[in-house]
Amino acid sequence: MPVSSTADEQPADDVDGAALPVNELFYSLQGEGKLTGTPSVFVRTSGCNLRCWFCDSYHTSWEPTHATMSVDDIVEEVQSHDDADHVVLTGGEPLIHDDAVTLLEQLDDLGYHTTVETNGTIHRDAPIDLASISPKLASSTPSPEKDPKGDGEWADRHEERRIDLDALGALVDDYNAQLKFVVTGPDDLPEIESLLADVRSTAASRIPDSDVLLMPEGTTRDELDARRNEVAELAMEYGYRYTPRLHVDLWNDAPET
Ligand SMILES: C[S@@+](CC[C@H](N)C(=O)[O-])C[C@H]1O[C@@H](n2cnc3c(N)ncnc32)[C@H](O)[C@@H]1O
Ligand SMILES: Nc1nc2[nH]cc(C(=O)O)c2c(=O)[nH]1
Ligand code: SF4
Ligand SMILES: [Mg+2]
Repeated sequence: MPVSSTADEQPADDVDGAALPVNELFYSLQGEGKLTGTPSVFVRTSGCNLRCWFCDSYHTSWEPTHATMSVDDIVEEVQSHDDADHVVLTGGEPLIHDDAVTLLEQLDDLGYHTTVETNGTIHRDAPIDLASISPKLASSTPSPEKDPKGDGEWADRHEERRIDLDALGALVDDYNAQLKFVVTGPDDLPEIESLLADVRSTAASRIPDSDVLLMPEGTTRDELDARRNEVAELAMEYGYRYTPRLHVDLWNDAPET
């Protein structure tokens, strides 16, 4: 996928009609969550309203790059992967873009199963078969010591924006959902428990522990080797589900995987 210009929270603007800033579009196996192992086409939009220090998609958040693609062209490229019937819309934060809804509607009309990978701060009405929600914990905040780019300039904005209980409750109520937490260590668990209690009291629908997934933080095999067992044991201790990062196990940190 060629990249040409920058996108932060701006809509795509140089193509007529419905369009999105696309950072990459590729065919792979779903590497995370309940559908792990499912052949899927990934559409990765650029631009995010948060700045996790560990973001594994740096060129959609900290230094966003994209090519603007019409929704029609995106759909055509999705369809070129003949064997896929699952599409994963991710980012960046895909739901910052109005035309994410247009894309999801067209994919749904064509019979695709749609997963949206979202940080859970934005709710939109769209045909989403699986809302894969990854609420961001305090351990994601880019403090000056952890900032991959600057000196903590994003920390306050990230902290203010990272949890929106109304958006989380609406996503859980409106869609088949999974809550997928990036876990850096045992200190994250009290916050997960308390956030889950808050979402459970906000949402009308029941959230079983089997829809709560713990995913080890790490963008490389070496980082996951160092963390996955501890996170797996936390999943057993708390009764939540563990999810691997299968694409990292298979392909390490290669792009378009
Ligand atoms: C790049 S994000 C894009 C979607 C959305 N912005 C979000 O954060 O959910 C895709 C997935 O990767 C996860 N992720 C990002 N960086 C990670 C890391 N260093 N280790 C583990 N998971 C990570 C996110 O939590 C999310 O589940
Ligand atoms: N294979 C693969 N599976 C994924 N599941 C969620 C991903 C994402 O970046 O949102 C992702 C990804 O980047 N690659
Ligand atoms: S919310 Fe998602 S895309 Fe945005 S910075 Fe965090 S991990 Fe990256
Ligand atoms: Mg990814």
